[in-house]
Amino acid sequence: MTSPSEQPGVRLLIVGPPGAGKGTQAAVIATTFGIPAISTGDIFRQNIKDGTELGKQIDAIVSTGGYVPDSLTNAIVADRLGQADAANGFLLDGYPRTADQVAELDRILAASGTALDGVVQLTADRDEVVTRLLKRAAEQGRVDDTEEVIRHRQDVYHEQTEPVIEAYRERGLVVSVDGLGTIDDVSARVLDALASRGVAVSA
Ligand SMILES: Nc1ncnc2c1ncn2[C@@H]1O[C@H](COP(=O)(O)OP(=O)(O)O)[C@@H](O)[C@H]1O
Ligand SMILES: [Mg+2]
Repeated sequence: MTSPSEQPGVRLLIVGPPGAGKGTQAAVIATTFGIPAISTGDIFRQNIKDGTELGKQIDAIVSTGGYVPDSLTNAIVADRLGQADAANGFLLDGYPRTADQVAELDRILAASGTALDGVVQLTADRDEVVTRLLKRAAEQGRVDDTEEVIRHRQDVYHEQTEPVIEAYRERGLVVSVDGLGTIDDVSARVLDALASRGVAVSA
């Protein structure tokens, strides 16, 4: 695989609105490149489930679809990226979501002499994703998957995270992929788009 940074491995972000299918595609990308998929949402939900100190602090925020404060989120990600399995690449799902988080990720990458290889943007129609998320709610019972909370998450995403994607687009890192279709269709598009940027598993 190719990488613009001096270090081996592939470093990617996956971004897109709530319900675009980031978690599903993150798993495919991570397996393909042999890197860990790191989801801040999953880490937060696990802490809430386990009743940790962090979990207690963030429960009400996550349940209502707001963003966890940058200070807490940045500390969690810095710690996770410092673990051994992330040294040779990673895929971040759900981070960075704010300008402050972008700055923190820049700092972490600079400190390790690494750089991002690409940002996969999954696009999805607002109403389509509401349908998907309500279906997931019925199957998995995520507390933040009620229609009201979903609409709020979409608004927060629009206000805080769309500018983050534009910042990465200006850096020339973003590949946009249509998130509509079957999981396999979307995966094929994602891997093609990455390959077109020179991010591919070497034969
Ligand atoms: N980078 C982040 N900054 C702040 N809050 C976050 C971040 N990542 C996750 N969260 C919190 O966890 C919730 C669920 O995140 P996630 O599972 O990534 O949602 P989705 O993939 O459905 O958009 C968010 O609504 C937010 O409360
Ligand atoms: Mg997710």
